[in-house]
Amino acid sequence: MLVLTQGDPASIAPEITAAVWQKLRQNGPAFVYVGDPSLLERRVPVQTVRYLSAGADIFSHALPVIPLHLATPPAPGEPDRRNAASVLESIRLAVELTLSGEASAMITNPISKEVVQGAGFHHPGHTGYLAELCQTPGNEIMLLAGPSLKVVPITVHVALREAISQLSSDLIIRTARTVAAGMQRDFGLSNPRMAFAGLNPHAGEHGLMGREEQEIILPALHTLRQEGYNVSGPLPPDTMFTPDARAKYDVALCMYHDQGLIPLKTLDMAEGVNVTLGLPIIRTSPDHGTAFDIAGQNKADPRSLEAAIRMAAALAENRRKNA
Ligand SMILES: NC(=O)C1=CN([C@@H]2O[C@H](COP(=O)(O)OP(=O)(O)OC[C@H]3O[C@@H](n4cnc5c(N)ncnc54)[C@H](O)[C@@H]3O)[C@@H](O)[C@H]2O)C=CC1
Ligand SMILES: NCC(=O)COP(=O)(O)O
Repeated sequence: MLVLTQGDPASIAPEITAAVWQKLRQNGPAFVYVGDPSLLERRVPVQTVRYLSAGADIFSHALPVIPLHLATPPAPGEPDRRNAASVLESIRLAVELTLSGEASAMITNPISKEVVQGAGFHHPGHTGYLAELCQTPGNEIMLLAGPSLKVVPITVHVALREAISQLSSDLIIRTARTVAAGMQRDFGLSNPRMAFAGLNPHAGEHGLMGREEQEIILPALHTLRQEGYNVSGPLPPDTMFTPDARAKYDVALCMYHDQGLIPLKTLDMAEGVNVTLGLPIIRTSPDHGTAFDIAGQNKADPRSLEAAIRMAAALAENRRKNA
């Protein structure tokens, strides 16, 4: 059984959850939602459960819910910090259920970083929080996977200036090792082809336009090659996402968030999935955020959440086979 978190109650999370249940209820994969039932019950039939295992028999006719309670009724599109505690409790409980093995994987609905940070949360997103809850901080890696492309941002939710100062050969090497292990264990790629972006225009053009390629990226790739990894780069970032270039690698490791997420969302927004590697559990998520601007208007596209649920089930099955 899979477990799905509530996400921000004022976001598109309730409507995409209801839409995806309608799509999956006959043939699965089945999931149990951890959140306030009132967010869903005017859209779809809902049945509260105490245990995940009860969800299987219910899923075809009602959306099974482990109930949590909001502090205040949400208005779509108007995030409210008073509900941050229930957003975080849903994530905490889903991690607990997945770590214990009751759930084979967890999927997270989108949250507003600003709302939860305003309520005292000190992580820039789910990824670091999940690592803290799993007691494996420092090993977590964000992978975005779509039908056309897989990308990993090596630096993530920091200002661009800070991203450049965070880059180091050690960070690149550690990230690549975790990516390769995740590709092997969860995606069934025995020796994944990892392509590294340069940081600067033209990948620095031999130092003419920046020295990070020569001083940081190339030494890291040298070490990774010696360890037997299949690596290429640093590649000029402006051409490494063309169809021909993409055919030559399995995953692109990018130096900062938007270098990887712009091509991923341009090519695959509707079906992109965010996967956290380096955790003892499987976690996926849609690639988009809270979309407060369209919340409650039935305009939200549920396909990325559907893809996240399908991918969680597939990764759990791969992990079971590889165990
Ligand atoms: N996994 C997560 O919890 C994520 C959370 N966020 C958070 O979401 C909040 C808003 O971030 P933004 O950068 O504005 O990104 P966003 O993805 O929420 O919205 C960007 C644009 O895409 C549209 N959009 C997003 N999802 C859509 C869908 N399913 N169907 C149709 N249109 C859709 C929105 O309407 C908006 O115009 C921030 O607090 C951010 O931190 C962002 C990404 C992932
Ligand atoms: N840009 C990706 C994103 O914001 C997702 O972050 P997280 O909540 O998965 O850490």
